[in-house]
Amino acid sequence: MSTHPAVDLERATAAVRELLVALGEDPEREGLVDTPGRVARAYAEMFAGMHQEPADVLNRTFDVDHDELVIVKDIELYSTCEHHLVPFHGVAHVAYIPARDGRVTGLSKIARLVDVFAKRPQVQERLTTQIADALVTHLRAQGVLVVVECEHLCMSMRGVRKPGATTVTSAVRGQLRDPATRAETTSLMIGRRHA
Ligand SMILES: Nc1nc2c(ncn2[C@@H]2O[C@H](COP(=O)(O)OP(=O)(O)OP(=O)(O)O)[C@@H](O)[C@H]2O)c(=O)[nH]1
Ligand SMILES: [Zn+2]
Repeated sequence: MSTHPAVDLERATAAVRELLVALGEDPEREGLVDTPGRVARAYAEMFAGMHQEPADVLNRTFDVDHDELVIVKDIELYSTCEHHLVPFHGVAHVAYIPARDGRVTGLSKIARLVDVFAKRPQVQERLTTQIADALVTHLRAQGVLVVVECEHLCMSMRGVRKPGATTVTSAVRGQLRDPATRAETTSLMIGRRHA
């Protein structure tokens, strides 16, 4: 279980119980008795990134004297649409050109950074720009390209009901704005996945 002191679990539990009543359910019936507390804890986990700092994730760097492109692609992500509080999920591809001094971060930290921002009430555009901006601010990356591809369950299971529709967003910073570099990076990034 992953919770945080800033999450008022008691209040969230009462709110979920009240929601069940408003929907016409009986929160006392067997099967639902433990649901409000369970949902509260699940939300605390889904929104854990609200209480995490990107700087803490990126504060450990290694001097590998590499100031050329690094790409971590197909980073699976689950986030929550802030309009409907239902999931959107897919992948993030992150490319960056390290700082001039050649210091890089651990590869897993890129995936952790994605989660810091994904585990918040989000829209996909903001998720994408926050990842890019954090790499510039905290890693002093000379260039960044982030591409996020997701399916939004609020568009699949309700509303317009278009399962399979994919939303693609990108954010580009610094040297990767150069059209040729950006094109090359994009082709490396969203090229074929390994079978
Ligand atoms: N730009 C953007 N829109 C999103 C995202 N996630 C959900 N949405 C959209 O947020 C919009 C909210 O529109 P509203 O008209 O206020 O809400 P609604 O009546 O539930 O809309 P429908 O989903 O069309 O039924 C919808 O068009 C969603 O598709 C996102 O990450 N980015
Ligand atoms: Zn939505």
